[in-house]
Amino acid sequence: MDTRTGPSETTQRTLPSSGPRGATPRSACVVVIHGEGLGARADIGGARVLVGRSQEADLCIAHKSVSREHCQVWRDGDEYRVRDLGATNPTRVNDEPVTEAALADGDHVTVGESILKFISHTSVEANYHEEIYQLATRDALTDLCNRRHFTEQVDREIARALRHGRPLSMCIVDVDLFKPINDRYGHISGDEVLRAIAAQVQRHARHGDLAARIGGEEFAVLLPECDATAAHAFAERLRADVAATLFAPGDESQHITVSIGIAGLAPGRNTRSRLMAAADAALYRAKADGRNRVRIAD
Ligand SMILES: Nc1nc2c(ncn2[C@@H]2O[C@H](COP(=O)(O)OP(=O)(O)OP(=O)(O)O)[C@@H](O)[C@H]2O)c(=O)[nH]1
Repeated sequence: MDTRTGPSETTQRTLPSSGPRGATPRSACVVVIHGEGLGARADIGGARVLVGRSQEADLCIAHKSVSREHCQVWRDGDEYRVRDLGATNPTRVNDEPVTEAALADGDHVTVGESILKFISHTSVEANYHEEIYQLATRDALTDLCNRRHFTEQVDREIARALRHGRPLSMCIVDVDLFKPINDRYGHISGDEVLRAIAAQVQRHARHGDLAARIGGEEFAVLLPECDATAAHAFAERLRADVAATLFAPGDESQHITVSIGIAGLAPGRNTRSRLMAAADAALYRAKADGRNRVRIAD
């Protein structure tokens, strides 16, 4: 049973899994081209994009020169506009302080000590920034999110979940007895197995979930709006799917399994490090109990 419900929010929600990959270069966007947050981007779709230091901003720039809610950018008919939200360091467009202004392709929007560039949908430069963003946030082997991007998103989602009193769970997925596969068939075959399992992880993740490769043969999935019971159902489906798959490293058919540890956000477990540590401890129990198992943190 899916126990998740959608949050009701007025600003654009940049869902983790629909971040860089889901965004097409054709949509207008703002990209940080200088200072804190370099490379981060937010697409300007139907909803207003909030830029600020708040973890809940659509484009979060974690620097003291940036106000929690610094400015917002939105589409208004055929044009795009920016409005300062009473920031301590007023928003500037091409170095001029503004209360509200229309944006033209290539305009620079100064937010604290960071500079954003506005790129309209017609700009070929959007493709370049998209490429750079992909390189910075994806794992090259599996195309899942990389560890750095994952941890940033976890911080944001924890802040959001705590603020709105919503559930949030994390699963850590570790391939069982992977070393013998590498040793027997070589690293290239091992990589193919990792790619195949990563694809399964991604397939089972839903819109709004965030799947990442966080270590050699270790994956993580963050499940917003999902308590540990619902996360268990997800993890069990993934575990069973992997266990039922016939892999063929070195052209030898065989079954490979994964162990999964789960932790949900809880009063004493409300930071990234505590959540990850709890999911890790549950994973350790899954391994100790014989592997090919799902365990939930106490
Ligand atoms: N092919 C490949 N192997 C990797 C990569 N990163 C790590 N590994 C290998 O993954 C293996 C992990 O082995 P261990 O941590 O000992 O664990 P395990 O054999 O999976 O056993 P359990 O986790 O206890 O079930 C090591 O052999 C690493 O060399 C990678 O990117 N590609």
